[in-house]
Amino acid sequence: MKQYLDLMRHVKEQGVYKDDRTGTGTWSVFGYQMRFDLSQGFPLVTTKKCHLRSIIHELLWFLRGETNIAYLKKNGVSIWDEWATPDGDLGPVYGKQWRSWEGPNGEVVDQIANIIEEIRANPDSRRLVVSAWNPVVLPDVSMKPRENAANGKQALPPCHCLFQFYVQNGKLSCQLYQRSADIFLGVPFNIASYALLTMMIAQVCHLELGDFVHTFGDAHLYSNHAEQVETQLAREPYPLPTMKLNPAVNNIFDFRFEDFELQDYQAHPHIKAPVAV
Ligand SMILES: Nc1nc(=O)c2c([nH]1)NC[C@@H]1CN(c3ccc(C(=O)N[C@@H](CCC(=O)O)C(=O)O)cc3)CN21
Ligand SMILES: O=c1ccn([C@H]2C[C@H](O)[C@@H](COP(=O)(O)O)O2)c(=O)[nH]1
Repeated sequence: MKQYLDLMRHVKEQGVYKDDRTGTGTWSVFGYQMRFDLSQGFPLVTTKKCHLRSIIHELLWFLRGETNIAYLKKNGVSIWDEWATPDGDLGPVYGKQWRSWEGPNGEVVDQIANIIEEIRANPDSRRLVVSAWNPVVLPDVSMKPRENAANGKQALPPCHCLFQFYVQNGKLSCQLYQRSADIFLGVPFNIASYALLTMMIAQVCHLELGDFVHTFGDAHLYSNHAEQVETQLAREPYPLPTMKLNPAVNNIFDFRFEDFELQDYQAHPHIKAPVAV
């Protein structure tokens, strides 16, 4: 995961200090790109132990179209707790926009089902785009995330907001545009999550693995992660692990937690860090 450490080093060295919504303060760079060849191993950060269980459950939760943290809680995942209402609601976040985007005439669009159909039928298409960015449901900036969720708006606007697939020589690639990126806590999750999603879609579309291209808007290091960043940059990465998907699954919505098996994950110890809310 040299690409990830290069990003971290770049923002540490070139980042400009900038205030942010959470009041924490960040070092920030605008615009950056990483590329991972998914046939060369599963891009899970090795310079700290990452909690893949949370990443898999979060992705399955998006794919189920859910926006209440009940499914996550049931599976012991707490990464969205700070933004949910007491009822566990986050408003119409990723799952809603991916699976049941509401159009102006009451029509409902399943962007994930559509994209898979389109990749199968028309792999050369240049329109294989999924967007979670829906201006109609963006939060009101004068309210807290929980208040927005209670009022039918998104608790947070999507960070990983638009992705596109591309097929060449029977290989599936995916590019993500992430408008805002917490490099220490969020980005290891985002890389692994989109790598998994690409693998799952490749399997159900009978394609080989291409690249995951990760493009950033505001890529930042929070000021209260400085020590953790130093620790991580002093570590040598290990070779990447391998991810095995249950080959019997041929419908994207049939994947279960048990269908994922991570092999040969060698990682440095976990590093704890506070999350900016
Ligand atoms: N400031 C901030 N950073 C984020 O990465 C982030 C948000 N806010 N808000 C919405 C979601 C929630 N995500 C999160 C939230 C917390 C962790 C986190 O605390 N990770 C720890 C513990 C992992 C676990 O409990 O499984 C870690 O060490 O990776 C990661 C991603 C990503 N997003
Ligand atoms: O998947 C995610 C979700 C969120 N983040 C980070 C990026 C920012 O640090 C915060 C969101 O705050 P905004 O003020 O809405 O930008 O969460 C992430 O890195 N990955």
